[in-house]
Amino acid sequence: MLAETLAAIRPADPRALAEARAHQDRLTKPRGSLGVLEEVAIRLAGAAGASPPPMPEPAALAIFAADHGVHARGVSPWPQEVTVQMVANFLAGGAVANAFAAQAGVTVTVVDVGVAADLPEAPGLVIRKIAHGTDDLSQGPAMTVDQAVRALEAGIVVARGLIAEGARCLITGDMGIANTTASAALISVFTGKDPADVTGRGTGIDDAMYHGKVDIVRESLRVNGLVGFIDSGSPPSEALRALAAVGGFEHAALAGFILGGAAARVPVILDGVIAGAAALVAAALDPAVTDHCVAGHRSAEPGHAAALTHLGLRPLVDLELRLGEGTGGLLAHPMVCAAVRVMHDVATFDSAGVTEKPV
Ligand SMILES: O=C(O)c1ccc[n+]([C@@H]2O[C@H](COP(=O)([O-])O)[C@@H](O)[C@H]2O)c1
Ligand SMILES: Cc1cc2nc[nH]c2cc1C
Repeated sequence: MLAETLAAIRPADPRALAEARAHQDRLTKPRGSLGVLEEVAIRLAGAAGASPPPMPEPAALAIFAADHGVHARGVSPWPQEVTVQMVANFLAGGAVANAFAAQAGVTVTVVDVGVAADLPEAPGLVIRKIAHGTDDLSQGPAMTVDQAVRALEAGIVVARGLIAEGARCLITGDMGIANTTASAALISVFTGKDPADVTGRGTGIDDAMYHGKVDIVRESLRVNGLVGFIDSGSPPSEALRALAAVGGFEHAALAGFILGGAAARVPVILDGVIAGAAALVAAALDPAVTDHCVAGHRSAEPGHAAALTHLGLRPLVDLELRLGEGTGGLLAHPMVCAAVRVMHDVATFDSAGVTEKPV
């Protein structure tokens, strides 16, 4: 399924890009006056292979939840049980992601890809558990390559299912206590940046815990033979090995979710640092995937900016958020819709009889 998904991904269509650019310039506004929103609309046209691109709604948020063996090393101030407790909160509609999703008119699906506890079946919950949490990435591989591929495929299945139900935009979400440690390790591996430059304070840690966290990220790269950098030019097997070594099940599933959206030409709005790390994995498997992604926001985690720079993506929202769950992606969704709606609704100089500025 992974190979088939990768084979279906196409880069941005140059003709749709050119048409969208020309159309933007015919609309009744000074050229370029919608700034980055013009780029977003053009980007979605390239991704869809059509100008104007289809409206990116309805949108669906998928929150991939999993636990992390590295939690035992004291990298997060929160107990691991908060992962399963927050899954229950999402299903009950009580989390920030639920409030933002309600505001934006977005559906919420929660996917258990590796929570350490067993969850009862519930409406809105998809159970695709690979294992009860990963192994400790600072002692050896967090998961096997086979598990990484199964988690990737779980993400592809969720993307396909949401699209089959009518979603025309996917939004990434995550929940996993300690997952900013795995994110930092992945970002270090895929950008070549030093662990000290891409490790952040996650949910909020003091200086002592922070220094320990940087050391653990560094150790994870050494123990797993990942010092040196994995680029989109490297073979996919290298990217999968790195993902399995230092990733989480939610990172793997998110990479699959992003690939699944791209393969169906449905745009994917990326949330924060966990999504950024997953997008690096997806881009190492197929660089064309980034043409189908919009960076919803820039998180306060330093690794997120590094990931976005490496991917060549510009974040739409920059509000020092560091929550995850998909919250930054949800805030960006109405902006992406507005950018595309301009392409559908706004009159041209010709049709409205407005005088164009002489060139
Ligand atoms: O999205 C982000 O950029 C982000 C930044 C910091 C923390 N988080 C969330 O906080 C949790 C991980 O934080 P930590 O400190 O336990 O590694 C996890 O559930 C993430 O969704 C998310
Ligand atoms: C309460 C809480 C909510 C979260 N949502 C995403 N990560 C989280 C981490 C904590 C600790």
